[in-house]
Amino acid sequence: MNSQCVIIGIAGASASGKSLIAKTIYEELCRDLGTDQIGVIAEDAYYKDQKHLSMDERVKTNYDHPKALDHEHLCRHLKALKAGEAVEIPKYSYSEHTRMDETIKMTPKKVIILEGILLLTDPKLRELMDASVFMDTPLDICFMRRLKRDVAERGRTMESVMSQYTDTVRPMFLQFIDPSKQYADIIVPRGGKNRIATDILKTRIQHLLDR
Ligand SMILES: Nc1ncnc2c1ncn2[C@@H]1O[C@H](COP(=O)(O)OP(=O)(O)O)[C@@H](O)[C@H]1O
Ligand SMILES: O=c1ccn([C@@H]2O[C@H](COP(=O)(O)O)[C@@H](O)[C@H]2O)c(=O)[nH]1
Repeated sequence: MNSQCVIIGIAGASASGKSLIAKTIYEELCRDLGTDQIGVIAEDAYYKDQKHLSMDERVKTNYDHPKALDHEHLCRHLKALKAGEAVEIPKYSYSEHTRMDETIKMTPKKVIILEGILLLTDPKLRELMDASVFMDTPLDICFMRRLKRDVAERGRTMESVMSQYTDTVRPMFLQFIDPSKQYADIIVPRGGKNRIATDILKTRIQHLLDR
């Protein structure tokens, strides 16, 4: 069976507002389509399993380099969902820096919103997307938001957020993420609360569903 499944990819820097815009579109479309028909998948769920590494080693991983992610696994899941099959999405722990034992079942959907920093760097993922978005929030704003969020929600200290940002997050953004903006269909300035961009994306999704 080849079910209708529209996939929208949202990329951009860490803390640029990808999750927020994905959540807003999800909640607003649920009202029209029903909660069963739309799903959000975070690329972060597909960070490679690191249970075989010690905590000291896990902390040293460069989480902003494409090789930290298992895009093959993500591609297989997207293809299965498009083919009308359910998948078991991995659960990732930011505090443990590894995959958790449990998974979350996702049934096939009419719309999947995919969000993650490195999505547009991968041609295999781009090929599966019906439309792509890049959140073009200035990096200083992203840094301030990440600092606040990671200390409040991801079990980090201010010092660890600052050193990780300097050592890997910022350099990898410049090397991989920012250049992938060229592949986006829509570039969204300011962040996850951009109302007009949200409305344009919702309209585009409706249009793709009506094909
Ligand atoms: N336009 C905005 N104004 C204020 N805070 C925002 C805005 N967009 C996002 N945030 C906040 O910034 C943090 C990072 O946003 P998030 O959507 O999690 O980013 P990402 O998914 O890109 O890492 C969150 O705490 C979020 O609530
Ligand atoms: O174990 C981990 C895994 C990821 N990270 C950081 O997360 C961000 C991506 O998530 P966003 O929600 O887009 O911010 C990435 O920049 C990694 O540095 C981590 O610190 N530890």
